[in-house]
Amino acid sequence: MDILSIMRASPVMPVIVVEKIEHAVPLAQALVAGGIRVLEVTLRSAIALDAIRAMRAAVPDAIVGAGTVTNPEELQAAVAAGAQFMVSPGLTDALAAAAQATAIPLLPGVMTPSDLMRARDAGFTRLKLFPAQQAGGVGMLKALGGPFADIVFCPTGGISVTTAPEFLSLPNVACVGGSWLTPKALLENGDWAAITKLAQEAAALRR
Ligand SMILES: O=C(O)C(=O)C[C@H](O)[C@H](O)COP(=O)(O)O
Repeated sequence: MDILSIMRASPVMPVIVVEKIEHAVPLAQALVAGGIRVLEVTLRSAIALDAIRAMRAAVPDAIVGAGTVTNPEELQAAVAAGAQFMVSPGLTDALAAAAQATAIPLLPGVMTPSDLMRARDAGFTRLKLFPAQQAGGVGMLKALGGPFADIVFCPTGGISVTTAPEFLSLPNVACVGGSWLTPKALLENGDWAAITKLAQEAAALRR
């Protein structure tokens, strides 16, 4: 799947931190049951790669990606674990080259016009705006839409179910990212039904 199709699959891309391997499969099942199929599992925990492997094996309806991919070593490890796409908070020359050497798409992060121009020069026109709220939020995306009308964004960082609709109404936004679908307390309590509810609410947001 190309990165734009992945971005358009759901209005919200959940940014997931899995600390315990036994949470991986029930969490993915809960999100998919709520209508959210695209899952970004960040490489911020020790078991993240195992979580990606487990979700890929047990939840075929999910599209499982790796997040917080910041260098070629992490990118290669994520590909080996079966990640179907990758997300980075930023972009370096080394990461761009590593991504171009694989068939797995990368959604790189940018925060400024110069970041964006460098990413576009490297061949990336589908970008994560990170941290979105702190970078200027909806106003920033409207401003970037003038000179950079060819760029499609997934703003991430500081977005909630309440603020997501305003982002999603912008023509240069395909989806938003956020961690609010997978609160740590719900994972700890194994409250998968509550996570399915959050997913349903997110899946119903209009674009
Ligand atoms: O880990 C990464 O690669 C990131 O880019 C960070 C995440 O995108 C944000 O942590 C999500 O932001 P919140 O929804 O405000 O929690």
